[in-house]
Amino acid sequence: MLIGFCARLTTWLAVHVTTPVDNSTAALRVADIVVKRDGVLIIDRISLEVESDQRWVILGANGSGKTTLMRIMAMYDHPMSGTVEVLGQRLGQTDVRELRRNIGYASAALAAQLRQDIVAHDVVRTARHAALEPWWHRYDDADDARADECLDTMHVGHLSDRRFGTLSSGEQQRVLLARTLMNDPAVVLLDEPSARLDLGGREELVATLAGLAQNTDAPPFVMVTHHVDEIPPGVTHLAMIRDGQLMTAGPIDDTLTAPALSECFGLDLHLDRRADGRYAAWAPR
Ligand SMILES: Nc1ncnc2c1ncn2[C@@H]1O[C@H](COP(=O)(O)OP(=O)(O)OP(=O)(O)O)[C@@H](O)[C@H]1O
Repeated sequence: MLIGFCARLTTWLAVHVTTPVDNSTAALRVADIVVKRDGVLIIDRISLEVESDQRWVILGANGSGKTTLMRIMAMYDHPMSGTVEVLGQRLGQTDVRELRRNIGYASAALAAQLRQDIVAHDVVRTARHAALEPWWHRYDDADDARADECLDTMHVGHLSDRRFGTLSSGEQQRVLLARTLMNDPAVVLLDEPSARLDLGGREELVATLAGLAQNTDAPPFVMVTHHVDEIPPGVTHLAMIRDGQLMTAGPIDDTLTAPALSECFGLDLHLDRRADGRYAAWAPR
């Protein structure tokens, strides 16, 4: 069943998630961004560039600034200084609502912004306009059909009419992932996509993202996680963040090492890469 699901989703992604990206333009570029909240420095001069053929994972301990960085890349927040470009268009110089339509973004922070009694169908459908409520835009039958298709793809089509706040954590996560697919995104940003999923759900997700990572027609993605065993095979690049600063960034084969991981999480860690491309990390006794 897992293999069938993943094969269907990979096929779906190949057909629908193929927004052409200008290969000469980085899909995402942040340069020297600084973020302070209530006088506290959260992001300290981070620069990162994601090319259209790259698939990134961002690792970092709790509170290191990953979600803040993702919200800025998704254009839901502005940095105090520095520049943010998505698909060659700079934040502050172009209509952010139009730009956001090209970005598939899923996060707990976004989920927290959703009204508890919005139905699952509308959570997905409103991604058409990068909105959180259905009231401000018109939707046609094709939008409804696409939203249903995305929900079916994530195996939650039967929950289409359920209020978001009544769904289990895992069901909510699947609805949010369906939302990222709604708009044929040119870039996908996933902030801890496996959070709250059970083991089966997490493994399905890893397989799904591995399919996306290995599909050369698919858009680039950036995924935040705390756990190396959730890194999908096919991910090409890795960034580690510590205390709001970029510790390391580059090809995953060069950057994901036991010493770097130990420094990132502040304890001595062993790292193993399995033959199937999955990783495991643990602290020796
Ligand atoms: N309004 C605020 N005032 C002060 N500090 C804040 C504010 N908002 C966020 N922070 C702090 O910024 C830091 C980075 O938060 P962020 O959510 O980006 O971290 P994270 O790496 O995603 O963490 P986690 O892995 O726990 O989700 C945290 O220490 C958080 O407490």
